Amino acid sequence: MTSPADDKQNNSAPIIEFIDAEIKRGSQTIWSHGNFSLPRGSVTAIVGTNGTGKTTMLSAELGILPLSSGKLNVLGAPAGKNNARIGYVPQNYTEISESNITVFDFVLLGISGSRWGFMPSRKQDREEVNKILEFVRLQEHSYKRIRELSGGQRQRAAIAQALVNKPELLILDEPLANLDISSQNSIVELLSQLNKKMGMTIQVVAHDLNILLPILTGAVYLLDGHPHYSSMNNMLDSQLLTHLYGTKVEIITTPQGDMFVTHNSAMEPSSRTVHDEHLTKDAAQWHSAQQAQARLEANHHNHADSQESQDLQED
Ligand SMILES: Nc1ncnc2c1ncn2[C@@H]1O[C@H](COP(=O)(O)OP(=O)(O)OP(=O)(O)O)[C@@H](O)[C@H]1O
Repeated sequence: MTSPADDKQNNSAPIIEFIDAEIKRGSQTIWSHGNFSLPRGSVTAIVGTNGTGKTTMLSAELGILPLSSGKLNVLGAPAGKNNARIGYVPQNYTEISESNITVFDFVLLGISGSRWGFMPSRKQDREEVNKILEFVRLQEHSYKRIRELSGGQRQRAAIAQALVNKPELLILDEPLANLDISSQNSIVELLSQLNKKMGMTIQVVAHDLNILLPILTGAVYLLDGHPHYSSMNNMLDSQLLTHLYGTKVEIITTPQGDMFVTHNSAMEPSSRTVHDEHLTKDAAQWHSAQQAQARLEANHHNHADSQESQDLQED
């Protein structure tokens, strides 16, 4: 039994913690120097251009891919130990999964699929599946085949499957890809309810931030071979986003206070995609060189300041 004090302490502990984390695939360093943590109850986007290692990051969090150095704790233990408390929705999952199965059985697999051997489903499990199907508004499609659903409905079925074990952390890999705006909105509304009503922490890989902006509390951005965490206010910086996406990005605020991230191709900088063309190793070196330069300049300023105060004292 944990005491209320323990619970309070656990609740304030970060849900995910990267400590000087680095990951390789084969001999290729995908990203390194990951030092950040995500608070419990947050909704975080993972952003970065293609191939920067967003899916790799999720695999590391699930303990599927080990770090090459550093540490990664998830729900207070090394990655992989607490997977039963995590709901995971992989990229294009319902496309690659068995589409002949009924929606009900597909969601039930989220429970029975994690048990050893064949077991008939239990009444409490079937009741739980019905509850979740109602929550994701698929109850009237329960006995349809997955292949008979629209893309948006399939994505909701995949989310339902990830929810049946009542996870504390829900991780989704590009759940909005290839969906029309109305289906995207219904997924975002679902995530908002899970976060606000059930206190679930959510991490979502996304290419387009706009639709998620109303619910995001922060973002992990993969830039120049390093993952960084930023609160949403700091993330919405046109210079940072232009550098991140390798194309001119602007932030627009409407008179009502709504924010939009826009891409203006007419204002494309000549350096477009320059970072995408670098190997991760080169980008990391470039980033380190920038940091070293910034440190040199800071030292120079400090030195100049102390020289100035020494001169003043001598005067
Ligand atoms: N199974 C694998 N074996 C070796 N390298 C891989 C494997 N899967 C991905 N990679 C490499 O790891 C790097 C990161 O891939 P990852 O899929 O994590 O990127 P991503 O940011 O999720 O990309 P996207 O936005 O295109 O989905 C890429 O350079 C990719 O080529």
